[in-house]
Amino acid sequence: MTQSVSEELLSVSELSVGFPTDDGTVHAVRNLSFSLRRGEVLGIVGESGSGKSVSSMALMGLLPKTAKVTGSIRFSDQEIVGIEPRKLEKIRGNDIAMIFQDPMTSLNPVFTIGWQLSEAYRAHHKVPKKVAWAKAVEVLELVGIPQPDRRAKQYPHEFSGGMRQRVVIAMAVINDPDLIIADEPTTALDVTVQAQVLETLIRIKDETNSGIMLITHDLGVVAGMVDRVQVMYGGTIVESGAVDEVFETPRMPYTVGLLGSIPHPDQLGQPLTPIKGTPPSLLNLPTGCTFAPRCPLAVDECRAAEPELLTIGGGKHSSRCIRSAELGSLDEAKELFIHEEIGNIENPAVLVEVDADAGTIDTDESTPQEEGSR
Ligand SMILES: Nc1ncnc2c1ncn2[C@@H]1O[C@H](COP(=O)(O)OP(=O)(O)OP(=O)(O)O)[C@@H](O)[C@H]1O
Repeated sequence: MTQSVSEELLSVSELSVGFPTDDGTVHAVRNLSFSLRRGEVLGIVGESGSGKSVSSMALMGLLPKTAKVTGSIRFSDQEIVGIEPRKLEKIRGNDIAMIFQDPMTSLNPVFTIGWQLSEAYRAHHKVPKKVAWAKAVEVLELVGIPQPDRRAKQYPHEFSGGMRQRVVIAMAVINDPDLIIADEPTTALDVTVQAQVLETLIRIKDETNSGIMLITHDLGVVAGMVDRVQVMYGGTIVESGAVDEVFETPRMPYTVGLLGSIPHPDQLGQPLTPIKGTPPSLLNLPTGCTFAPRCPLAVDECRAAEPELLTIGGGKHSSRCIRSAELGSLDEAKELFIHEEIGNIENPAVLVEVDADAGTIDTDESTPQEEGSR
């Protein structure tokens, strides 16, 4: 870790991923361009099927062989697209680590936690088993597992859900990766434990100066956790920018819809602003804006050609909407939606309360919730 905080870690340029099928090509990811710096947390949000996971799998080189990948993924000055599998294996788990939603996909039930962590370390470091075991205990302590010496000798089933996800984080960070990709890392956990696990992830990021890509369909998780947010729809980015700016003045009706489905504490009792309809088929994308069929503000021009992702006001906020300037503040934009009497959302993107202090939640290890389920 000799590089500076602001150094660019990852640069994705015009990345597209297609899956040929009997019915045609599934355009899972289309012309994706973004970058991530050290020390930065980038949130990627969007409904199911918007291409969040496929794009992260592309970064890890974990796509099936049938996938047609074009464009460029530069990670620490190395091109990932088309890289030799042997070279990629070295990067994966060492420089880039991934945390999945279900801890049991990353943990083997028949081996102790300490053994699994040690082996993950030994896969990238030629050290004696004793040294690797000591490293395993150290990293368990780092992620906030009490009595790490004793816990290292236990099996995954002896840990609560939250503690298990901390172990998965330990597994991801044991080789001190530069980039951590967390795909729905806390979806299976209840809200309090979610906040504790996310707080652990952010603390480790601060300590190691790594970058985090946090993939989620939950805007409540993104609030207070990420620096920048990127909203995906129909396989591509439809809005991106600093999280506060995107939340306060979203410039894409789809984002307004996502934000509208979060009940805010001082808006209880008021109607939500959900999005009617379903995401587009990635086999047969509409000609124009992919959100136009669901958008209350769509006009003929929206259906003629897909808008480009354009920056707004010369800043880093960008949106793929020709009517972005008309949206006003979030409240004004929601008003526009409410007046259009949008029906119920079919894929509820978010139905949790945004807790602006979520990142600072007390992480006392002895909370009855976690202890009780051990
Ligand atoms: N191997 C594959 N063959 C064909 N289509 C695929 C394959 N893998 C993914 N897809 C399609 O690519 C699209 C994007 O999927 P992806 O998993 O990236 O969405 P997502 O936004 O991560 O959704 P979720 O939140 O449900 O994981 C989906 O339509 C999916 O069906």
